[in-house]
This record gives sequence, C-alpha cells and structure tokens, in this order.
Amino acid sequence: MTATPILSARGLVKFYGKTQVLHDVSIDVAEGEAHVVIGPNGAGKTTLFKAVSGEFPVDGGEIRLGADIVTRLAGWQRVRRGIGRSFQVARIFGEMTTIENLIVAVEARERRARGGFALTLRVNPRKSTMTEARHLLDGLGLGDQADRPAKLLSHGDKKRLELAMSLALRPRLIMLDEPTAGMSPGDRSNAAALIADTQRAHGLAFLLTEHDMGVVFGLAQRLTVLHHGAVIASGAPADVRDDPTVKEVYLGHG
Ligand SMILES: Nc1ncnc2c1ncn2[C@@H]1O[C@H](COP(=O)(O)OP(=O)(O)OP(=O)(O)O)[C@@H](O)[C@H]1O
Repeated sequence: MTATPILSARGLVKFYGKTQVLHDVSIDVAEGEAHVVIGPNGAGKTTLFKAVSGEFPVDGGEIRLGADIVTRLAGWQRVRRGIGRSFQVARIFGEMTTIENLIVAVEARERRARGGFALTLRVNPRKSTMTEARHLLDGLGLGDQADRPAKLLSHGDKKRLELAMSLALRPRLIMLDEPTAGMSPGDRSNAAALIADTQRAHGLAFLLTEHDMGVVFGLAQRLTVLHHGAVIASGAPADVRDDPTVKEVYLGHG
C-alpha cells in the first residue's frame, strides 16, 4: 500500500484472564475504504473493535491512526484523533427527540474543537448547528422523525440515528459493530445502501463487522476473516471467498 492507512494495527494480542482471545492480529484500513471483518461467533471481532477503539489496553502489538501511535491512549483520546465508534446497542438519548440527539453530537464536535467535552444540549442551538442536524437527518431518511422522542424510533431508525450521530462527529474512521444486527431483510439492505452511500458521499473509511453475507459482499472493499482470534485470510472479497481455509472454517458452513 502506498498511502499511509488511516488505521494500522499490528500484531495485536489480548488475553481475557488466562485465555488468549487475539493472536497476533494485524489489520489496515485505507482512506475511503470499507473494510469488513467476519468470522464465526466468538472469533474475536468485538474484542478487536474494543482494542482498536481503546476500550481496554492490548497485551501486545501496536495501533496507529495515520502516523500517530495510539496504543497507549485512552478511548476518548482516540476519538479526538478521529475514531468514530458506533455500538451494537445504539447509544442514543431516548428521552430526547431525534434531532436533539444530533444537535448534541454536532455540539460535542464543536466543543471538542474548543477543547471541552460534556455531552449537553443547549437551550438555543445555533442556526448552523440546526441546519447541519437537519441536513444529516434528511440525508439518512430520518427527516420525518426529527421531532419524535428517540426511544420511539424503530430499531432500523435507531441504527440510522446512530450512524448520523457518528457522522456528525466527523471522524476519519467509522467503526460499526454489526450495523444490521436485529434488522429485517428489507431494513438490512437499506442500511447497507445507506452505509455505502455515506462512504461514497463523505469519502469516509469504515471498519465493520457483519454476519449477513449479502451485506458483507455488497459493502466490503477489503475483507478480513478472524477464526479463534487469528487472521486466517485478508484481501479482496472475491479472493477471500475463494480461499480454501475460509471455505472450510466459515463460509462453507454459512
Ligand atoms: N469480557 C470477557 N471476558 C472473558 N472472555 C470474553 C469476554 N468477552 C468475550 N470473551 C470471549 O472472547 C472470545 C471472543 O469474543 P468476541 O465477542 O470478541 O467474539 P465475536 O467474534 O465478536 O463474536 P460474535 O460474532 O458472537 O459477536 C469468545 O470466546 C468470548 O467468549
């Protein structure tokens, strides 16, 4: 690869107690790339995400964001350097309306740029903040849900809101852990199209995990397969799909 990747993790090792869950895992995400990590249940995908986002320290290896080594930095410091993480369970504020959730995210970014942090809602958001929040909502097909309390949104719409909030923070890399989990097949393909559109429109890099193979092969520009906490294949989706080891341990059974 010629350009510096947005994310480069090298030789990651993680133990839970005495059990080793990540074995020398390396993964890169290039600028503007959608890189999908797949693997059977318990393969270590969520653990890899937590390691990259800084939820816990790794027991070995190195993580870089662009040229910066972030291995020893806390999660919030990595967010400041451009990681946007969205979780399997949406972290939205249920009592607030959809648009208020987005205003909080936009204001958090603005406050972050000024060096502050708290996630609070101003009584009178600035006009530019409102405009940006509306624009994001409309772009993600949530315009008609703007004034509903977020807790009343459908599961699929909560996922969209979660993605909108991730985008509002303007990260360099968005990490999505099973973004279509729990969705109906229709919602699933809509969500995949939304992610693909967002990626193209904003030139963002994505690191995703996903179980639905339609979504995986629809989105991935690069695919990495984890098995028992180790990378067994990584590369172009068509090459990975045809890899005999991958077929044997994973795709052949799915
Ligand atoms: N907090 C923990 N303490 C001990 N073991 C854990 C912990 N979290 C996960 N594990 C174990 O680590 C291994 C990897 O789990 P992980 O959740 O990363 O897998 P995954 O690939 O994300 O699975 P899934 O597809 O089911 O979400 C599993 O064997 C799991 O049981």
